[in-house]
Amino acid sequence: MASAITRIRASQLSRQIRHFSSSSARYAAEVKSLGVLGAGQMGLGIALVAAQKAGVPVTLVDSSQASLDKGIGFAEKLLSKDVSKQRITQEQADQARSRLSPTTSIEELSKVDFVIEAVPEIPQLKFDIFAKLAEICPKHAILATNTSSISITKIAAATTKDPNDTSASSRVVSTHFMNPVPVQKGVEIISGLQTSAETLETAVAFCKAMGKIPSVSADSPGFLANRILMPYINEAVICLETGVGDRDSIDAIMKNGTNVPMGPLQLADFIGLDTCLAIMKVLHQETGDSKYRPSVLLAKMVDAGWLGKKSGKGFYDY
Ligand SMILES: NC(=O)c1ccc[n+]([C@@H]2O[C@H](COP(=O)([O-])OP(=O)(O)OC[C@H]3O[C@@H](n4cnc5c(N)ncnc54)[C@H](O)[C@@H]3O)[C@@H](O)[C@H]2O)c1
Repeated sequence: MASAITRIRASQLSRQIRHFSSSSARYAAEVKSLGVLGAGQMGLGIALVAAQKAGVPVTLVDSSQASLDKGIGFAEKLLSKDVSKQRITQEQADQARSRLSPTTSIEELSKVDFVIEAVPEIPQLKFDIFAKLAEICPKHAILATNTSSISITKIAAATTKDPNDTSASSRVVSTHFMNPVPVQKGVEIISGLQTSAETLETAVAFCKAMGKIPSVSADSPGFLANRILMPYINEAVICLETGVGDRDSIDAIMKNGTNVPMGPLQLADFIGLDTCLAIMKVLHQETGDSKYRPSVLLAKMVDAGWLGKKSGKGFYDY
């Protein structure tokens, strides 16, 4: 039953996205300012691309001043690199930098038209933040999340104590950007049960204004990208653990046989083995389908603290 509803909803969404092209310029034009919450790996990239490509002022909020300083320093470095490679002029870099306003005060989001939340993947943290955003943001503002795996319907429900009052929950949507944001063109736009058609259209239009190529999907565990990618990575780890092939053979056949820039084990190291395991657990628990059982070796590597590139050791040494 649940999967039938998901299928109907996905086909409705794909019909909607075809209709969007005519109205997307109108909806994008309605977003005159952006707020980004969380200046980490993803939030910083989203803020910088919005300032550069969509040309809107961006209020960048983080609870940590150190994260803001690090993020802004990194943005300046990326802009200088673009100037030195003659991808943009110094004037364009200065304009983009001047559109970024870092702050530790979430109240600064009281005037923005569109917010994208990119704080850590902790459900209660996101629920609390969306309750707060519903309170402080303008009543027309779109409230978007960059979550990798948390249900959009649950995040939207956190904006109100009365489920029948959808004045805030209908403005909640997911804009799931891919890492690294300045490089990857794809973005998944996911509607919760409460999300209105207008919210979805505005999110699609704004992501296009950022130079991205949106794909629309239903609120289902893993959405589209991770529903497809994570079982692929997990299967590669199972092939290693059961001796079907060694590390180099597994990565080489996928890299050289399917024209991807890196094999699944190397990609898992780049994503983070803890992140891969967490997403597999969500797929497994929320669907109850044994085909999503996380590999034993993947769980053991996380137990050992071998998380991939970020910890210095994963399937490869860094
Ligand atoms: N890293 C990826 O490859 C990737 C890809 C797609 C989606 N995501 C999702 O994007 C989100 C952010 O991931 P990330 O990798 O950028 O995390 P990160 O740890 O790099 O950054 C999170 C930032 O949020 C800040 N923060 C924490 N609590 C806060 C609060 N209460 N208010 C304001 N700021 C707060 C932290 O100081 C930090 O700077 C997560 O939901 C993640 O699942 C990550």
